[in-house]
Amino acid sequence: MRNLNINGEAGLEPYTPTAQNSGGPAASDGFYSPEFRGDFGAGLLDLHAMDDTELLSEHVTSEPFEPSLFIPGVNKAFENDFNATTNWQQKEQSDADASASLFSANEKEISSTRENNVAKIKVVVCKRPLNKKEISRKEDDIVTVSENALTVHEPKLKVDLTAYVEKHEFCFDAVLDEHVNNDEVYHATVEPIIPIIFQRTKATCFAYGQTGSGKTFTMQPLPLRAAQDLVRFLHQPIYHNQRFKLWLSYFEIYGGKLFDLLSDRKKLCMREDGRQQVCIVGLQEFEVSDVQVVKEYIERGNSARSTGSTGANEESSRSHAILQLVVKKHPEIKESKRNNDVNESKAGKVVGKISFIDLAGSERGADTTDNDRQTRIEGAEINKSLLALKECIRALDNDQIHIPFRGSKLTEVLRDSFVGNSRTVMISCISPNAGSCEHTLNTLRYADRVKSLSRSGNPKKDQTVNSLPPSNRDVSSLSLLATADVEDVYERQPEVKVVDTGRRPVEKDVYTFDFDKQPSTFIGREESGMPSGPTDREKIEVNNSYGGSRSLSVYSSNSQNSADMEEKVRKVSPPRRKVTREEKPEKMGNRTKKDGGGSDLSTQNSMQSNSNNHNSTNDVGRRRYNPEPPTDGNINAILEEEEALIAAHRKEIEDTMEIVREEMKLLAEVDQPGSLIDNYVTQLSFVLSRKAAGLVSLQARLARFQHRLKEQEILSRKRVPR
Ligand SMILES: Nc1ncnc2c1ncn2[C@@H]1O[C@H](COP(=O)(O)OP(=O)(O)OP(=O)(O)O)[C@@H](O)[C@H]1O
Repeated sequence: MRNLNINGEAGLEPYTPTAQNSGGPAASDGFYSPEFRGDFGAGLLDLHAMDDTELLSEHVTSEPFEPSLFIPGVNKAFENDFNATTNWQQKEQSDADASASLFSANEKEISSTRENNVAKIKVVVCKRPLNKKEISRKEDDIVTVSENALTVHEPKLKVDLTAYVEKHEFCFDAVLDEHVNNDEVYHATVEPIIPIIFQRTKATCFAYGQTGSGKTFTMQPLPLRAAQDLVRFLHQPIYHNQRFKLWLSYFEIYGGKLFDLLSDRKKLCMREDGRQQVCIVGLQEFEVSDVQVVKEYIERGNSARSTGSTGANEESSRSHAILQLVVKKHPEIKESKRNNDVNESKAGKVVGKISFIDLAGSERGADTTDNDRQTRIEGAEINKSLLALKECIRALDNDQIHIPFRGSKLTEVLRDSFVGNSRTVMISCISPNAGSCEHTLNTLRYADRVKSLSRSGNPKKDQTVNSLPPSNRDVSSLSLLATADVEDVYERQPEVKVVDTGRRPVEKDVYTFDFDKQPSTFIGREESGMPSGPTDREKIEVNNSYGGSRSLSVYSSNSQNSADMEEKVRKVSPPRRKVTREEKPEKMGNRTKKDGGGSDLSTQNSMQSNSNNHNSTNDVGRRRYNPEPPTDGNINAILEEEEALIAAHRKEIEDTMEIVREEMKLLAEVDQPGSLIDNYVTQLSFVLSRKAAGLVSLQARLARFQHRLKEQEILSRKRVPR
């Protein structure tokens, strides 16, 4: 790792740091058995030993583990995952027991409710702990997590060089702090989706974030967990009798090209068939009927991945790695006719699938300044695909007929995850150190944007579904498929339209806050035109690195001046439930099993209502979709313009800061005895003209971009009438 403190901000921080929030006393490194290290040591997408990026050991406190409300019984098996004495054989036995109880439940009662309750887009933020290097540099942990909200305490300097902290607050579907274990991540992200894979859902789970923020680490255990649950479902007679099978493939997109990670990095071609279905020619799929086999394939694929070094991660993923688990229904064929896996795979009809994407690092600064040309080119390619992905998610959640998946190879490959009955889970990984503040804010803004587009993020919907009796929540959603052939069921899928209660409120509260003089004072609020969410007064628990847990009160009363610290707090939704699990760090990238204060995130999140209207609309769109829409050619241009606009905005802010500095200097000079007022007037006039010119140019750029977006939207509507 060359430079974690990319922005060099830490050195400028005169504010008072406090003890690092490292989670308690160190635990013994030898806590885990060799078997355990073996199981997960070279796990999914992991990047060798932690060397200087290794994180400090943390204390593990023993708390009772709360089983998921979503799959009762299953968690017993999960608990065993992290038991040092557990081996896979034992676990499979317990899995079998768990599934027995799982399917004896009252399945028919809930049926399609489950599908509708799983949010179409879900955004979960994962904060990693400070690593050794950051701690040795005495960098502050500037991210505090409270329930499903988090605050970034950005250290800043005023133009007169006074230090202050700008606070940025965000709310997401879930925010998982550094103490959260793998199970919690799984419960909060993928678990709710698993049953609806059997109802023709194409799901995508991806991790997004700055290089070194923990994407690989976070994504690593998820496919294995998912496979475990899928296999469990498949063992049920209802699916077994219909010859449902699970298939696994694993490939990467590197430099715009596809490589099979399970077939000696064979180069792959992407083709579209007559129905605009994307197929990856030559991609090897393997039938997997037990988790041990899944684990082996994953490890094999990991070792074939492209990694490189970035400014912030020596072992950085320079490719997007995509692991797909596909459930297929197979026609009856005689054993003797089975030539090989590939043929059998082709014979099966896809029922549903889940794709896990470990995206390459999203960092821009380090890649463009610190690294060689190749790394910079990779960075540009990566950014392009990330932008395209964002555009697709935006279109998907707006029910747009035209999904701009041609914006990049990544989105093209994932085309079928953007149409029809799709679900997306975005895991935003953030680094907690002050030096990563800018990147952390970028990641959170991206995530916030994705989330704010999501109507499924409406808290009202959560409440509605949360009122379901627990018994119903616990039952698996299999009944639709229980008695019918899967194809029949597809035809009969009910279309449920949930009334859209409007976008989530986005407000900006601007108030001053002094950690030592509470309460803080509200000094203004900007409404962004969306319905308001937070109430007049809110209390937010802040566990900060500046002195522990604080209650932060926000008054929507008159403004008052206050101390040096200013905050701008962005509120998107009120906090819901807290998930905090103690974690024992593990060398090879797995969060440890720990029990905590009773989170039911999976249930909570699966409680979010959704509109099936999406599905029908998008299906129609897909049927009528023009394979060569003119706007596809423009998508790159739009993405570039968007980037340019954001860059211009940043530049404008920097210029303004510079100008303000000059103004302050002018004021200081003019205040001196004997100063020349003529000089002052001339210089001020010059400075103000620059200021005005900067603003006008930014406004013009903004107007152009707004126009482009509108144009694009109108075109796509015209092309495919709803
Ligand atoms: N929650 C966590 N707990 C403990 N260690 C973590 C955590 N998250 C990340 N790490 C460690 O931080 C380092 C960087 O993580 P990782 O490689 O997952 O980052 P990344 O976001 O995938 O980076 P890149 O985009 O460059 O591939 C690794 O050594 C990893 O083990």
